[in-house]
Amino acid sequence: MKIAIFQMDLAFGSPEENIEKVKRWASNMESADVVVLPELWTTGYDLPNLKHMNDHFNQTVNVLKDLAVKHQVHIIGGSIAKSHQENIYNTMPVIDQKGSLVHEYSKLHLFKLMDEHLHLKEGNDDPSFTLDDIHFAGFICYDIRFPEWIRKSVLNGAKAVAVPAEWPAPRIDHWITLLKARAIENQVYVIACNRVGSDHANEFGGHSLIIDPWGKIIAEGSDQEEIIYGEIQAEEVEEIRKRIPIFDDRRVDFY
Ligand SMILES: O=C(O)CCC(=O)C(=O)O
Repeated sequence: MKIAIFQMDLAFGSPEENIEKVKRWASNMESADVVVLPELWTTGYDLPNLKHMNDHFNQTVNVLKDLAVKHQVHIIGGSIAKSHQENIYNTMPVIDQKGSLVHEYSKLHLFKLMDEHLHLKEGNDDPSFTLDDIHFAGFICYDIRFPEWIRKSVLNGAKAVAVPAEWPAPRIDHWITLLKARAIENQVYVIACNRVGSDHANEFGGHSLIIDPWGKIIAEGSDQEEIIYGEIQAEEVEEIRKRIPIFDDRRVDFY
């Protein structure tokens, strides 16, 4: 499965501009089976204005559905603000190459350091979905600091973990270390898309990553805009799990 990570800079509070960029990049990319976008890629962290964007999620998902069909690609659509019953969620849509919305996951852990709890509601979704027979789990940014949440989805069968993010540059070493650890401890692929550029409060660090189940970095972004390509093979997960059988060796009577 060929992956293309769109490591974009985002125009703050300007969905039209960001959507146009995604359309442009999709037209220019090399062939891929799956495109991965960053967290809140249509708006950036323009959190106070999200409440005025009622149908924004559905409208943007419709654009992604058209793109998926046009380019015959699955899209792990980063995340997009979604209004639902007086609340706003930070929600990842997954669209398959036939243009169907096959999954939604709203960020479970809100990041107080960036005021998410003041504007957003935490989700309560199952992170699992399947693309081309590969069992994925999707998490959003701060979620990766909660290894037990990721382990739970791996115990439920996930072989690859997708992580859209807006991770600030000053903690980029945490980003790389945590993602490598999640790959090694769970023996899964990690596919992580971080934005670049800055807004009034933060500079974002890029370094999007594709990491194999042994913890080896297959592809890594710089701190500039680019598409990062890499390939994952589900059989590799079983291979690594045979070599060091941590899932057989767990002491479930103790933890
Ligand atoms: O955990 C971190 O250091 C960054 C998290 C973050 O930026 C986010 O969840 O949006």
